[in-house]
Amino acid sequence: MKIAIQGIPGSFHHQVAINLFGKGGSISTYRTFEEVAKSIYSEIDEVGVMAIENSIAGAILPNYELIDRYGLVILGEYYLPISHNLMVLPGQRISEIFEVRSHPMALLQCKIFFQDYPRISLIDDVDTATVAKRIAEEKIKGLGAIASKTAAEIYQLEILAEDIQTVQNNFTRFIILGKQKGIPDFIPNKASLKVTIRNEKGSLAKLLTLMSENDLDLSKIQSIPVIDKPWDYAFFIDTQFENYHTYIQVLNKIIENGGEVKVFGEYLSNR
Ligand SMILES: O=C(O)C(=O)C[C@]1(C(=O)O)C=C[C@@H](O)C=C1
Repeated sequence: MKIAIQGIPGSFHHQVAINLFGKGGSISTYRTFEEVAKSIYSEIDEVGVMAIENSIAGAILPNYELIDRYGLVILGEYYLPISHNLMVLPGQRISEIFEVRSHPMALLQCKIFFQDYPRISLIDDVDTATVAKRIAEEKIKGLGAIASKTAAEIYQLEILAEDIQTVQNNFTRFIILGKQKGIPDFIPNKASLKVTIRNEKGSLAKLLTLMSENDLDLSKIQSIPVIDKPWDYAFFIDTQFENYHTYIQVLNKIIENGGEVKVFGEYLSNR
């Protein structure tokens, strides 16, 4: 199995790929999420692992757009507990650190910790582990990385502060992407959809009522602009349900009411 991820060994995407596919899978590493999407679209890799939302920092909105634009399919999801650690070249003290680099989502998750260190600038970088690797290889002083304990071990950095995420209970939801829908050997209980409704008074309220009356639990709703129709909105919706048949009926109802539905994926909830 060829698996595409953003980031290098020691990154959280790498951890998820190993947890899901074992050490036997062949992991291709990319710098950006766009490259991951492209590799699945062009069938260079069979599946991709992509972070989509975090319990502290929120949704990674551009990734929804990538799934939509490349017409990819969501095959499943995975929730990973995330622990962030501040790491530096061995021997450095926190008073000697003036810059910390990491993935933007990781920085968002640790913002509160750095309020006590206003001297330290926080700078976006490609992924958590790449910064750790760079500090180790180039022996960079004065710079810290925010990354996992595994990254500190791999790149032999010293951890100055453990678990610096704003709350201890921190999860990132990853999705598993493919080019085509497989033939499922399960009945899905969760779906990711893009729903476009008419820009009329009450249309969103009607959509939500239809879902709730049919026991479709809304686990996520995110409005996104419709690029070719300024000020019209579409919604990315994740919904969980017990009855697949009722879920299909709701989709048909939305279409009967003049809405458009694009199904990104139907899968098993991992929670
Ligand atoms: O930089 C990494 O290690 C990643 O795997 C990326 C990423 C993300 O995209 O959200 C993954 C999980 C954490 O929430 C922080 C960063």
